[in-house]
Amino acid sequence: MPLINIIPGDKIPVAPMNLRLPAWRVPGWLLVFWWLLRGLVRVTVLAVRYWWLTVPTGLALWLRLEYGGLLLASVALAVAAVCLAWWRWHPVSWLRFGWYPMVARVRALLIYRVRWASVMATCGLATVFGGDRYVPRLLRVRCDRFGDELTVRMLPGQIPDDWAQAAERLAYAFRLRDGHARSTSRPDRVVVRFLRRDPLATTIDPLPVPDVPDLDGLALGVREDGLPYRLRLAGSHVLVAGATNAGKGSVLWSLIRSLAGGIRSGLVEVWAFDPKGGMELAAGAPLFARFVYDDPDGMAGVLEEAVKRMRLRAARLRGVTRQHVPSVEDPLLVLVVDELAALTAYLTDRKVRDRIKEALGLLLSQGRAVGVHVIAALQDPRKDVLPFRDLFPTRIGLRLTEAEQVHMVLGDGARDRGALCDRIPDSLPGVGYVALDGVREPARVRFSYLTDDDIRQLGRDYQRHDRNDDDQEVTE
Ligand SMILES: Nc1ncnc2c1ncn2[C@@H]1O[C@H](COP(=O)(O)OP(=O)(O)OP(=O)(O)O)[C@@H](O)[C@H]1O
Repeated sequence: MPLINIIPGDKIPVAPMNLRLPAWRVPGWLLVFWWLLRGLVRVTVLAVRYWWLTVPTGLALWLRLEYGGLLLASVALAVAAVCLAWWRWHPVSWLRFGWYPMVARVRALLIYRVRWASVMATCGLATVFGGDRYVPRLLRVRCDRFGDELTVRMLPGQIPDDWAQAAERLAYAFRLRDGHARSTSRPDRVVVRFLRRDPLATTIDPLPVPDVPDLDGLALGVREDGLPYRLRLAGSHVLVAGATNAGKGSVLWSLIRSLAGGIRSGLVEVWAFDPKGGMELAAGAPLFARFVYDDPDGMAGVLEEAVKRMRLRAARLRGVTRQHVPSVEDPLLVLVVDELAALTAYLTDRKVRDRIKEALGLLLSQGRAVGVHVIAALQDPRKDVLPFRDLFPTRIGLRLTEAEQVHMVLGDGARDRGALCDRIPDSLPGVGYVALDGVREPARVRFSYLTDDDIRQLGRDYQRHDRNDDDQEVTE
């Protein structure tokens, strides 16, 4: 076997070498000396690797032997007091630089390293080459409040998707419940995150409303890593898919709330369509320039009006700019549709349905550059229900009933990369998977939740700048 064929993983010999070598006469003392030397080197390597165990133990032993147990107890007490004081004085830095690094080392040693080779083999991540078994190398373990993050050097031939598929099995093998894998900037590495506690288990309160909405990053909720989830609306349309009670309303309301500053100042105009009788969106009616519900013919008319507005704007901007910039005279137009399938699939009046489909098709294909955006919620993402799915660049998958629906909403392979929308429990409404800019793997997020009172308050605080009760157009 040529020497250059080397796998950069940990080599686990399958069986002791079974070779017949020519007989050599080795003196007994030389053998003993060799074994001792090897043992000494191994112990030294281990002592250096686990210095955080050996140094304090060595110090404790030395203190005990040199100065007696009383001094040892006093030093231990002093160390404990320093840690306690640090925790009381600045808990954040204590947790970050003191406690969690310590927990990480202990968990790495007692949980991950001890079972690593066997878990890799049973989860199908080890390989055999030239008669030897190789397992990926565990490089680092980091812990935080919610889970453990393992940086691993993959074996040649593995990609982060292999780890994403095995992540749940790995989590269970280490006696945890939830695991995801993500790629890193280095192509030979993958980061596997195991959750001990779900950071998205609690409801997210409504987020602060910026005076001027940042269309490149509207804050709508929280990601698993604790950072805010920001959605880019500029140049996009948004599709939200989720089963009944998955929390589609919370996504729509989080979005409307993030735009509320612009609604009040006139930079943003929201037209709301609520085919389910106005139940979902009615509480925020003062925010909407148009609010249509129940009447399909009326909705078709308003959508056609939006098309007209879009075409006029496109004609005006042609040759002037390639991207519309919202202003009070020419505001961003956001069409919010709750339950899109009620307009595109379940309507019995074919003529009206065709008008709606035509208008929606035009808005979705031509609206982005001229500042006309569609935000639509949907329960059933099947192709025959929504023919325009591919025209939504931004898609959000909340709880879905079947695994195939994940591919329909988030695209092929999204589920293999970790978007387990069909596994989101009923107890976590408002939790879903989204794609993040520049990140291959979908991220799990939770959207903020607005109660009816919050929505009414939002309507009072941020009602349209030009609104008086007479001019609001409501179509029933
Ligand atoms: N982000 C959230 N955080 C916490 N609880 C939520 C969240 N979103 C929704 N809920 C809870 O789930 C319930 C259902 O939410 P919502 O009406 O938004 O679901 P939906 O997907 O729109 O359902 P449907 O399709 O039946 O209209 C809400 O009454 C609320 O109690």
